[in-house]
Amino acid sequence: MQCPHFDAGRCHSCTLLGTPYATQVSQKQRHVSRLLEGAGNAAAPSGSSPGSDAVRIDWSPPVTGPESGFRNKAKMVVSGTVDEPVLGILDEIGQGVDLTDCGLYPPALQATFSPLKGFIRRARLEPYLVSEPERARSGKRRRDTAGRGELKYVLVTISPEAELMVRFVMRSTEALARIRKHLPSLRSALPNLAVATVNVQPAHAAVLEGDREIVLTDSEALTMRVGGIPLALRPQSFFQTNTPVAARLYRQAREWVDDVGPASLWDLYCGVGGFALHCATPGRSITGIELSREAVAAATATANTLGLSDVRFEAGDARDVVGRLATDAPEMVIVNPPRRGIGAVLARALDRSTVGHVLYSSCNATTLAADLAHMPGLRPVRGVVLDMFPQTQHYEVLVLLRRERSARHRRGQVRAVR
Ligand SMILES: C[S@@+](CC[C@H](N)C(=O)[O-])C[C@H]1O[C@@H](n2cnc3c(N)ncnc32)[C@H](O)[C@@H]1O
Repeated sequence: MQCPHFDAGRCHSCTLLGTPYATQVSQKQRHVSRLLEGAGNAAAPSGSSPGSDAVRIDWSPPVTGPESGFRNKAKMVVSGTVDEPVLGILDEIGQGVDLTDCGLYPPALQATFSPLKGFIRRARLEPYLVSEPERARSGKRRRDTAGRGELKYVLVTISPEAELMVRFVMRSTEALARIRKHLPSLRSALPNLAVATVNVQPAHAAVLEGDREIVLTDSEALTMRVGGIPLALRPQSFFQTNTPVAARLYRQAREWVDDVGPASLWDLYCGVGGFALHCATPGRSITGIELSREAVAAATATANTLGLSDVRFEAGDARDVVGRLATDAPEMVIVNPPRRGIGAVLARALDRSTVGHVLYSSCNATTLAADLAHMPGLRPVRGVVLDMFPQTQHYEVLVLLRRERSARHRRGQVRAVR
């Protein structure tokens, strides 16, 4: 992939742009293999021969999707002026860099930016000024305009059916009436607009969005149809960045869960229910747990639409299931935490529990490896790298952990050699 912004040093997001794509993927595979199998070897008793207690994961070939045009969401910082808005990023001196032609966005997402700029002009949405670039460059003191303006970000999500969710992140509600007044013109310019909102983020800080969301359309959820399942995405909920690769992720999870065949399954950090809803089958009771009430409401609505009475979702902290794991553990657990991982407390509770299998989907192999070190009784047996983020060092990895029959024995051995 070629990128004029990368070549000119204006944007540094795609750190692997110069690396051939096949090399990127094999580097990611090597990275996770070393982290997980290396960690396993380190925990194994010294002198053990490969294939005895050393971790050997059966890796499926890496899953890849399109090398460009794969991002389903654009997070555009708004800078410039109300008559000439710039959508993109800010450089190191606070100057706007226009990224509306960024090759990570599919053409249908790129095509929204020009109509959105027109809307910003018509509704007179003054870009928020974080700092004053010229002053920073010249060193001159001038009237302090930093912190002025209203529009901070425009967030655009596109569904597989090319429907759109557009969110205007504003400093206050000052422009709300103008946005409502001009919304019909945005609908005309973007006929696939399904959800439009204003998010209020008053803090002068590098925070993407605030708690308050004002929905301007009848619909408050974008339908992200993945694997035939109409996942409902509400404004503040998480969604996997790369829809085709997310579809492969959920399908792979479903296959491995079916191979195990649990009658009871928990989906921790379930978001809008991607894993849980894909794994639903008659006779399997599934509970999804997620911090975001919005996401839980959306997941519940989808389960109801699909008539899945054995799939339920609860709002709560996944780390609070530790007590339930001791008394009422399911046969299998899926975890898909944020980059920080599940942490030592939940990992140890899973390790001590009677859960037979854990399916861990991670976007950060380093924290995955740290979590696995707290679960010596659950051995990683299968894995697959899914290249959710081409051109960057990031990737998703799905690992199936199976309870070791000789776990206590193995732990004893590890302790004995320390
Ligand atoms: C990587 S996303 C995964 C979402 C979902 N599994 C999916 O496939 O879209 C992580 C999710 O964990 C949620 N989350 C973060 N901390 C949490 C916690 N302590 N307990 C439960 N959910 C949490 C976030 O709101 C987010 O939806």
